[in-house]
Formats: sequence, structure tokens, C-alpha cells
Amino acid sequence: MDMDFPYTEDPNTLNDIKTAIKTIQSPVNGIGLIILKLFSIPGNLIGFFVFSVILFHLNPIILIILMATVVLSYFILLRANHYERSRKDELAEEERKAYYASATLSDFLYGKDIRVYGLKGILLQKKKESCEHLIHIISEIQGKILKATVMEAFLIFIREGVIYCYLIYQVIENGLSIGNFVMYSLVMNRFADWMDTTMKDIATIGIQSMYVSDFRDFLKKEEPIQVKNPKKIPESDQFEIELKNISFQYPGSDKYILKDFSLKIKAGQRIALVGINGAGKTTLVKLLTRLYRPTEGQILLNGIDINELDREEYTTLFSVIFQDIKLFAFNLAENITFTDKEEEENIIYQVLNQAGLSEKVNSLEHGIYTNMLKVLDENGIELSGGENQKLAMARALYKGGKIIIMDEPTAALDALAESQLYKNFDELIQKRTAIYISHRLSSTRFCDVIAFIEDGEIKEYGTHEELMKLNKSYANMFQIQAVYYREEERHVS
Ligand SMILES: Nc1ncnc2c1ncn2[C@@H]1O[C@H](COP(=O)(O)OP(=O)(O)OP(=O)(O)O)[C@@H](O)[C@H]1O
Repeated sequence: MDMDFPYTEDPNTLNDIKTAIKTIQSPVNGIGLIILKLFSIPGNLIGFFVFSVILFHLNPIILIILMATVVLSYFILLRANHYERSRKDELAEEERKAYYASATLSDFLYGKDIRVYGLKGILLQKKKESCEHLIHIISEIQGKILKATVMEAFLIFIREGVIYCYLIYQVIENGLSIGNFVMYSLVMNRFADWMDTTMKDIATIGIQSMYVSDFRDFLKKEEPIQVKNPKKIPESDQFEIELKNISFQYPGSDKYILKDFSLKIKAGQRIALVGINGAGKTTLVKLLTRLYRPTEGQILLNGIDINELDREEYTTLFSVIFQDIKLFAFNLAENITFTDKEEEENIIYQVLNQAGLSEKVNSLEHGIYTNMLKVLDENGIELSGGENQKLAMARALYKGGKIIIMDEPTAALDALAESQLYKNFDELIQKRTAIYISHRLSSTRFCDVIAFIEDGEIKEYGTHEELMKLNKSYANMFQIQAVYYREEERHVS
């Protein structure tokens, strides 16, 4: 949960999570197994030493032969275990793929797409392919283990053969009594068993410690951007943000999404980030909210590098409304506050009213305590796209962050409703610093300043009027859109 965000998009880390879970979830794996083995080893060791003394007195060569066969089977087992471990990433990956297909098939959020686009076939096919691949990997591993077991059985056969040949020889040549024959054969067999079990336990501990060590490495991944002595965030209602020569590449990619990007957002300023798809606007939001760290350059908050601030405290400064609004199968109030405190009813109703949702909520029998989605409650409500977006705004208002970011959450609204909503929202947030992203340029024309972004660079910067006068990309885009808005306005009137 606290893992650094970039890891959540990294397949290798997701494989590591799968392996790490296996290490701790069951007593027959990882830590549980090591503990079990650690308990059994001391008893076996005592038996091993006592019986080796007896055997040494009987015949040291027999002792050496027994030891050699046991050590050999130890290395055979170790090799099979190492082979199994070498396939762990492949196993984890295929397990994840199979799980993804199953989870998607049973996730009702995909229900519409699965039916409309007939996705059942491809998802089942993908699951089948992953399961087949999984079975193939498992059978290769089991094949190696089987081979090791056969070799081990062969060594036991040799070992027993040596023991009995030696003892029969002693009976025939040196008159070993039947009583002694039975006693020595028991001693030799028990000795071999003890040594065998001890060596296997040591091998198991060795290999399982490697899994535990993977698990520890995984835990260390959790929070790489820890600040030792974080600086205090200055007490203020308004914050200035400065991006200084920022460059950014996503992990594992050599493409620069932003290159030497600089931008100052003054305290209390409203800035619009506009530009075509893929220009890098959402990436900027991810950097500002510290979900990612710039590859080069600095982001300053009231003059302090944001990496010197405590991340959790820094995050509380932001009320962000993302493009993809996520609703949870909680009640409506909990979807706004993310707590189960009921004493804040008044504030919840206030933000719902401000976001334009009060009429809808008042029409519900259980008001703000109505469950959302139908996953857990058959009477749960489903909001329309536009209502979801209003709910997200209520969430942002409730959180009361001092920096507001709206990353185009209004796609489900028509152009006029969106424009109105941006303006209303802007009034509600009063003097706070705000960053608005929208493809509809009429929605953000009221902003103090507009940055037109293209290919990870600011190509045009100024007020709406200044950019229109410049008569370049922004003005061109605005004029093209204006034709549609006029049409829409005509339809509405
Ligand atoms: N996790 C990721 N890993 C690699 N590349 C990514 C990742 N997320 C986004 N990108 C790439 O970064 C570029 C910029 O994406 P971004 O989402 O910032 O654009 P945007 O300007 O917000 O676009 P839009 O207007 O369509 O929302 C795109 O080319 C995209 O493919």
C-alpha cells in the first residue's frame, strides 16, 4: 500500500509481489518452512554424531561411503531446488496473467465491454494460454525434481547394497552373529537416514532463505524516496510551485516526455495546461503530486524542493480530480470523506450542494448513506458519468487541499456544462492555487494564464487574449472548437 507509485506500473515488481506473498503466506514455504526445519535439525544432528562414532569404530570406510552417497544426494536435491527457483519469475508472471484474465472476466466493471465487444473469447483464450504455459513450466520443474528423486533412489540402492554386502561378508568371513547383523544394519540405516534428513533440511533452509531474502529486498523497495529529516511545509493558504528545468522519462523508456521544462505557478494563480493528446499534461500532474520523480530538475514549493518535504504531509496539500474517477463500494458519504465519521454530515451535504449533486442525493431513500455500486449491495446506486464527476468534485472540496488540480474530469459533460462547472468550481476554491487541464479551451479561458504544451515543452504561454493575439496553435485550436461550441449553443437554445 505504501509502495512507491512507479512500482505499481512495473511488471517485474508485480512478479516480485507474487513471489513475496508465497514466501510468507504458508507454513510449508519460506519463513514457516525454515522455522520447521530449524526445530528438526538439532535432534537429527545428535543422532548423527552418536551413530557416526559407533560406525567409525565398526569400519571408517563404510562411514565414508555412507557420507559420500548422502552428500551426493544433497547436491542433486540442491540442483533441483535451484532450478525451481530459477523459474520463479516466469511462474509469477504466468500466474499473474492467468489471474488477470480470470479477475477481468468476473469484474462487473468490465461487464459492458465484455458483452458489447465480445471479449469473453479473447479473455478465455488468454487465460487458457497462461494456464498452459504455467502447466508447461510446472511440469519442467517437476521433471527435474523427479529426475533428482530417481537419482537419489539409485544412491540409496547403492548405499543399502554396500551396507548389506559388507555385513553379509562379515557374517560369512568373520562369523558376525545374526543379532549383531541386525544391530549394525539398523545403525547404518538410521545413520544414513539422519544424515540424509539433516542435509535435506540444510538444503531446504538454504533455498528458502533465498526466497526470504527476495522478500526482504521487496520490502526495501517500499519507500525508496524516504526523506530523513523532512523540512516543514510553510504555514500558508497559498502556495507557489516552480518547475525548474524538469526532464522526465518513464522507467524503462528512453523517450523524454518532458525536456528541460520550466514553469512558475504563482501563489493563488489559476493556470490552464492545454495541448493535444499525449503532450505530457497528466505526466506533469504525476510529477507535481510526487507519484513520479523527475529524471532531472527540481520542483519547488514556496522555494523548497518538494523532495525535502515529508511525502504524506505534502500529499495532503492537494485536492486532485483525475481523468478516471474511481468509485468504491462504500456508501456515498464514505466515497467523499473516506472515513466512517458520521458527525460531518453537514459538511458532506454542503460539498454535495456545491458540486451540484444535492438534488440527486435528496431523491435517494437513504440520502448520503446510500450504498454505491451493486457489487456488495443489490440496491447500490450507479451514478451517471456526469454525476460521478460531480461526486469527484465534492470529494476534492471536502478534502480542502490548498492546491487544486483538475485533470480533465469533465469529459462526460457537454461543453457548456463543463465550462459552467469549471467556473463554479473556481469560485468555490476561492484564492487557492489551481491547475486546470482540459481539451475544451473555452472551459479554461478564464484562467489567469494558459500554457500550451506540445511535445513536452511549453510552446505558448499567456492569457487567453494574448494567445489569441499570437494567432498560433492555441488560437487555431480555439477557433476550430468554437465552431462546435456555437453549434452546441444553438442546439441547447
Ligand atoms: N506509465 C507510463 N509509462 C510509459 N509511458 C507513459 C506512461 N504514462 C504515460 N506515458 C506516455 O507519456 C506520454 C504523455 O502522456 P500524458 O498522459 O502525460 O499525456 P496528456 O497530455 O495528459 O494526454 P491526454 O490529453 O490524452 O490526457 C504519452 O506518450 C504516453 O504514452
